Amino acid sequence: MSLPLTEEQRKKIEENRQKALARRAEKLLAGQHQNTVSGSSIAAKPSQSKQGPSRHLHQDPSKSGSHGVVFKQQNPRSSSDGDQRPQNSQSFQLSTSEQAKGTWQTQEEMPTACPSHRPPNQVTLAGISPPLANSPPVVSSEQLWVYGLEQGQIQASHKTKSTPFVNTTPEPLARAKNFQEMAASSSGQPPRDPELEARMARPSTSGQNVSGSVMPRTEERLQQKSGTPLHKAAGSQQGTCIKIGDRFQVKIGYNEELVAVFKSLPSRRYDPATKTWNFSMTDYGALMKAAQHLQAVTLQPLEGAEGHVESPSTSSSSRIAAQTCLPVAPSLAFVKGQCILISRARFEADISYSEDLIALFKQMDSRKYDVKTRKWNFLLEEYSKLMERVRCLPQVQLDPLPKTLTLAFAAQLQKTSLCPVADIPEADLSKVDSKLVSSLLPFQRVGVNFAIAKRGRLLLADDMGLGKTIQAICIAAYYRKEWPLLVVVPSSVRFTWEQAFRQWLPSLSPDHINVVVTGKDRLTAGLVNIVSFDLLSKLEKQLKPPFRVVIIDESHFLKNIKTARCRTAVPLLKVAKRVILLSGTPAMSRPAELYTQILAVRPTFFPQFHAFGLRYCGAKRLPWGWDYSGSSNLGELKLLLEETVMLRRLKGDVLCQLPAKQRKMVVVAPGRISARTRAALDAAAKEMTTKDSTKQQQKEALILFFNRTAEAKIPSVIEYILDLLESGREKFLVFAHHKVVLDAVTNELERKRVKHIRIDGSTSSADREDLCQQFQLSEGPAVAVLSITAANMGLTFSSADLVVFAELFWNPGVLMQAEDRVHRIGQSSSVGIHYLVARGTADDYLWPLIQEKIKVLGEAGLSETNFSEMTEATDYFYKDPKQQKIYDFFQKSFEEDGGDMELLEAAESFDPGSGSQDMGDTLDESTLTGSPLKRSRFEFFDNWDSFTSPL
Ligand SMILES: Nc1ncnc2c1ncn2[C@@H]1O[C@H](COP(=O)(O)OP(=O)(O)OP(=O)(O)O)[C@@H](O)[C@H]1O
Repeated sequence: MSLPLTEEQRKKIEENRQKALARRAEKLLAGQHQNTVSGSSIAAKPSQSKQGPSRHLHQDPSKSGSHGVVFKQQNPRSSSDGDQRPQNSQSFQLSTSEQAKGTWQTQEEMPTACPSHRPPNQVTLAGISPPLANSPPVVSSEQLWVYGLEQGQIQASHKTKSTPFVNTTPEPLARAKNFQEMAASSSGQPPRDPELEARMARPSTSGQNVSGSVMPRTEERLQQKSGTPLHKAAGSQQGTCIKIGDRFQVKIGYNEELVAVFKSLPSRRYDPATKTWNFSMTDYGALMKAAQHLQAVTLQPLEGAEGHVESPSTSSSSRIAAQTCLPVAPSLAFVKGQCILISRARFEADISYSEDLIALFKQMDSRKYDVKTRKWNFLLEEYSKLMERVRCLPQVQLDPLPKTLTLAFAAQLQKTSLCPVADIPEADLSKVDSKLVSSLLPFQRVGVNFAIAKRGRLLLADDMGLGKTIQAICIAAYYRKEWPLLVVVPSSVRFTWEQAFRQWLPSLSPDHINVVVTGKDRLTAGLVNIVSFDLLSKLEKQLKPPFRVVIIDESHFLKNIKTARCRTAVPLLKVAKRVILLSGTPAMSRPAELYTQILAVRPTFFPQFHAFGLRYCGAKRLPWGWDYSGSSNLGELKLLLEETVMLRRLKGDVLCQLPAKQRKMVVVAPGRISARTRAALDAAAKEMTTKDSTKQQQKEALILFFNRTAEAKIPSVIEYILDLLESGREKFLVFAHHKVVLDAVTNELERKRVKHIRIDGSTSSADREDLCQQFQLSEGPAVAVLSITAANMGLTFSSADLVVFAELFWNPGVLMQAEDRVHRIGQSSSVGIHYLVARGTADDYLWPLIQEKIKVLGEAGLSETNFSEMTEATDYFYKDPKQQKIYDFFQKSFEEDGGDMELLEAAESFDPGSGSQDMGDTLDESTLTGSPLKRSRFEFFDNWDSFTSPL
């Protein structure tokens, strides 16, 4: 038994069939000139025969011989010409048996909603003249085509009798439309009327001006193709010619026959931007003449154009029909389009002109016409009514809204006015730590409400620095009964998350927080389990039973379905009960990047990527497969996401709620310190507290401790900077103190080809200003690598809104000055300040020291800055008496006169030297060089806002 054809195979077969038919039709057109009348009862006048054999297009169908007729109403475009519309062809097939029954069928599925309605293209026995009905035509497709013309001509001549205004005959290019008329003709195959033809060739007495002058070659060819002028249907498509420079443009909706005419003109050009054709004036006469012969088209001529051919009786046929109350012939042009959501309340019909459709649109109470887009739009509550009625228009295919949308907006489809704005109820947070709840800023509280209204499955896409962490912790805490909780984060911020849980959830014992550091750790050891993306893939086996509540920080890390991290995370998220995705940049370059995140939050929305790709990624079929790298219907995608899964606020939206500066302590991974450096740090710490050490030895140990700290932090610092860039941070400052740190950062940026500048003690004053300007004016990702002591004053970097301190400095005044390179006049945003703090290093002492000093200054009214809020959880630093001793020693050393200078000099001159071996140890190769960080990672930092606000 043969397997049924797949949808894809069926499509392919249909496509090939259409292509073959198109080739055939083209051949036929080309062959018309060679066609001779064979046994025709039509006698051509000698004068006509002089114009060449192409005039003799008409054949007697009775002379034809083959069975099985396929007649295609085809869109005769070719990709090279660029078409106005997607292909929408209709095929009509007459099988031998059907011929016997005299029934013609369209191959295209016809609407079933209106059984009583018979589309004009569907010809039945009742409409066929008795001789034809009784003896079905036995003709080849070519012959049938000609036959159709003949019949159309016949009908036209009948019409000539019934109305004084019509005295034209059909022409070849109108074959498809005339087919209906052919069937409707009540006569058999009458001989062509030579008298009528002669009349048509002469200037008309009724004012019809058929040029008798010598025609240019193209015009002649077209006229030969076209035969004699044709009367226009009352509902013919209206178009105009517009002069543009030395060319003219034709403005009209899609008409396949007209497009065929366009393509035969040598000077044709297609403008994809305006979707219009334009031509040189040399083709004007030829085009107008050919257009006269198209029944379904009326082209308004160019004003004042010389030599154009006008046929008042044809060009004004619709006006005349209206005046004489003639029944308006339906437009036969096939139009195809789609519905698109344009707001929470309205949808738009994106479709080209159809008279019948416009008439239908005008029946809708909520209709609006947008003069800018030239499209109609309606309230969602009229959607079903409109679609039902559209189904009754056989020449119209208006694709509905995707099912996902109709489900998401089901309430508005019922009654739009019921939900004018999204209604988010206030969540009951009484079971969450009051410290956390009371700290939430108003917009953060809205975020938590939104998440709970969405039953804990959402993509929180707030701008960077708006406090997604505190919101996520609050949402997760609301579902605390369903814990253990899994938190998946970039490895550089694992400990920052640990800190955040300690800070915001005092009810959670620190022992219940498990930070997974190696592949040997247990993923389920805590109530809150924090793991990096990469370790998650390695620990996949431990994911059973699955977690019910999951937070994914920087969820755009999952944008590529092919990556191991994505393959591990998506199935986990699909089965989790609550999924909290966090990202300030969910898609950095294209909507396709959103797919996995949507799939993770709502697996049923677009289970197949192709459907999503077709609608929102401007999917294109290329010879080697589908290309989903584009974008389409972005406004609709934004509406869908905001209605169902995504909440995004920009900094500007909530600026009034934000502090001018938002400081953040980032605990960088201590695991990255190599064993050798660890040993050096420990030895230095011991030396500082050894009773027998001299003061000088202690000081040397302090300097060593400070220098080794710098060295130890390098891999984490670099990892953090790269993560920031990958997360879409565009411009930021990195302050460091040791030359070795500044060098490592700049080297890495160079390696990754990230734009950057560097200002340190060796930079001349003139260069400082230039570099500063360069940074200020640069577009896209850029990093300013600055020395804490050499670039903390006199420079303005207000085009950035983030400062990263790769190293700490004991003098808070210097830090504040450095912060203010960004936070100064010209800065319109809230500024983020990230202090990278490494455990087990000098930072353990420097950080509290800085806090202490600030506190003192604050109490004395000398500083407004208060670090304490963000560092509350850091009091664990020096509980050990040994640590207290070191802290005291630090304090004493830095307060002594000259202590600063000694350290500064030591830092300047610090060269790992023999430590270059140490460096090799310290710097994690995979972080610095081996990381497969592709160049493309930095190539597409498109602004997500341009995606979220496309309209
Ligand atoms: N309600 C709040 N009260 C006190 N501090 C807050 C509050 N909200 C945010 N912060 C602080 O603001 C800083 C930035 O917050 P957070 O790191 O959560 O932002 P984010 O949105 O995750 O940014 P990114 O996308 O850059 O990671 C942190 O130091 C955080 O503690």
